Amino acid sequence: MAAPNDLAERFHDAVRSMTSIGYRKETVVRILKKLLTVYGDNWVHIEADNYTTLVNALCDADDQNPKQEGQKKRAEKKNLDSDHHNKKLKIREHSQKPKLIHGNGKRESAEVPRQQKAEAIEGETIRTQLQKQSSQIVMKEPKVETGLAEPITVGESSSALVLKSQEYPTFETPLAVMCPKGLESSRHNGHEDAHLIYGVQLAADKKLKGVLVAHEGQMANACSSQAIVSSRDFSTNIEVPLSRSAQWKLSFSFNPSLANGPDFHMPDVESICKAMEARCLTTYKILEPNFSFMKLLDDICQCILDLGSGSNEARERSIIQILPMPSLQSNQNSSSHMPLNLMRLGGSAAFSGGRLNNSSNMQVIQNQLPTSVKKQYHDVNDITKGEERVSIPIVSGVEDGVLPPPFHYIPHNTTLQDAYVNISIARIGDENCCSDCFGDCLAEPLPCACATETGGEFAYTRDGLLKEEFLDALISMRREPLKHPHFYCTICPIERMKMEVNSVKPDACKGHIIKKFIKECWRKCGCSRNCGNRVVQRGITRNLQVFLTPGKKGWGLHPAEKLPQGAFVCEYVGEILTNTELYERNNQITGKAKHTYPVTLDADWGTEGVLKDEEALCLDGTFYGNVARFINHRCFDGNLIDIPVEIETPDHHYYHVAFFTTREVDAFEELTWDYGIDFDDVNHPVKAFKCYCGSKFCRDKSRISRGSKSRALVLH
Ligand SMILES: C[S@@+](CC[C@H](N)C(=O)[O-])C[C@H]1O[C@@H](n2cnc3c(N)ncnc32)[C@H](O)[C@@H]1O
Repeated sequence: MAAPNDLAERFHDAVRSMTSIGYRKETVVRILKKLLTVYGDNWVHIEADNYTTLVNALCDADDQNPKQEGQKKRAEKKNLDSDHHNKKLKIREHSQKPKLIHGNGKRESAEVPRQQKAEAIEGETIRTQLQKQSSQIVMKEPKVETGLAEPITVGESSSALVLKSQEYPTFETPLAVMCPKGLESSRHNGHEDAHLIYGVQLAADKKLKGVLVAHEGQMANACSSQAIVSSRDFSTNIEVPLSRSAQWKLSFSFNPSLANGPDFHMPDVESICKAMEARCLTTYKILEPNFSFMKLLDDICQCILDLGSGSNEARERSIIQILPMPSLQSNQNSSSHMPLNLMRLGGSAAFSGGRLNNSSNMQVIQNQLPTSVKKQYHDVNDITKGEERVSIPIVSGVEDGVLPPPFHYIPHNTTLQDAYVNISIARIGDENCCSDCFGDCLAEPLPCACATETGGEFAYTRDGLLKEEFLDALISMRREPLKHPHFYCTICPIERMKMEVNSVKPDACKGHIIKKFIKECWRKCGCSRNCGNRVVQRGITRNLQVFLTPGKKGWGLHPAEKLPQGAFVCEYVGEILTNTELYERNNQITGKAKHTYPVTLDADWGTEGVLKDEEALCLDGTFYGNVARFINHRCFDGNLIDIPVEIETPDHHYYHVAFFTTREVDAFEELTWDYGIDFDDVNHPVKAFKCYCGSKFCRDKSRISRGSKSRALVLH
């Protein structure tokens, strides 16, 4: 828990951030207090992704309850939706520009209709209007290839960058193209002061589209002084001007005369970004999934501008907004279809009724943005977004404008980068499958080879529940661990990490309980998909709901139906990380705290001797995960138990972690499991939270009243 001073500072910072983008202080304070209550003073949720949760709550609460903001607010309501939208986008623009999807190294870009993509590539005419002041980064093309429109150098600075689109906003790095000089005046449409610059997003699949469009489509007028200057021809410079008048530039240049080979061509910016992102991932171990090099550059520029100008005004002017502007096209008599975002750079242009007008502060583009267009991270009717066989709704909090923090819903584990997960049919020996079986293995008179792992008996009943004896044995292991055998690593990966993270001498291995595995039939087996020894791999079948806990634990999960004892509820799904990756992520991304609590896959570390880093794995559902990331911790007597399940790999470095009910669970009773936290381990790299589990066996001494403290130890 942060110190009081730290809390006050964080509160102040949050309020300042929100008021700087136009929210009223009293509204921010009200909503912030509410969120703090909901999240049990856990600032990590609130600060994540540049206060995305707070912005969402502000927007949503405001949308749903405009009365609270009084008469004036109601009068302004017409513009509020786009205003809120802009604010959200400002925040998201900084946190969600081109993302790197781990595992395949591809950028994740927002969906663009194929037609529009094609048109961009073909170079449909893009119309732009120019404006004088700019504080944004845009892309410009200093040279023009033969047969294409003449390039211009930037004369006046521009304050607006608008990407025209029929699509609603996506959240990509803004690029704009520089306007060919000759076309500039003819495109002004009589509004000399209003400068809109169209550009396209940095897309993953093609070349630098903005630049291509500008050339091939006889790019109309667009220019800015704040430009990343890049060339697709033989230029050897990339410049990032850092001031509106372009007197400061971050310049990357290549001197061919000093190079060994004559064949140097300045690569396009997208390639540079991709290469840098890969390098950041591998060399600098930046593991934040949304990391983007363009954002880094953008942040550098922003930082220099802020530090240099020292003024809030400058900061606000340079905030990027992304807005759709569907009507612009017709008003400009253009046949062009900008494929992507309509983007406006803060400053001075407002577009109203197809005409550009000057203004000087927060931009509101009137009549452009339908009130329903509001980027939502979660589908409240189904947080899985159709990834599971059942829909899992968010059933509370929504009415107060509160949603869980954003994450990517994935139904199956996915490796981040270094984890060694070798899934291959060839590795499954005959002793590890039942290739001679047919239909339902549980219907056969004798258990098949897949039951060997569980002592020659299947773990499941014909009803698909865990057998009672098996469940009891596992529950006893968790609740009375000292009564069960442990193994002790020679060099424990967790202790090794503590040493690296905290620079402390590693302790001896604290021991890992030897866990029982369930082994399910799989693809090399002869049985059918409906075989009774395939439960976890079939996924979630129970009706579940995400809800806001009434206490200080944030979001939780409960069933919408009564669950019998031994029922499979869900798997813990997340990114498969090595322990090193996890601890580096903890350090780099979220400081000392974490959104979710990772699960160490240590069930078989004992048989492995000294594990290599890529074999000591864990699951982290913080950024990519399933509903299990909402299940809260309860010391000892949770109604769920986590059980290792072998499915695709006979070795136990990697396995599935499945949750089964330890007893009958009532409909709408919160689901909980024991994370296995050692609340006394102050050196553990994953900082423990203050436990509000409510169990009479709670292990968190900071929470336990002196009287009940000893009760927690009874189970030992
Ligand atoms: C896996 S997440 C569970 C979902 C989480 N409540 C949420 O709102 O997203 C784990 C986090 O929930 C909170 N949490 C879980 N169990 C808790 C408990 N018993 N007491 C207090 N906070 C808890 C902690 O912030 C922890 O880091």
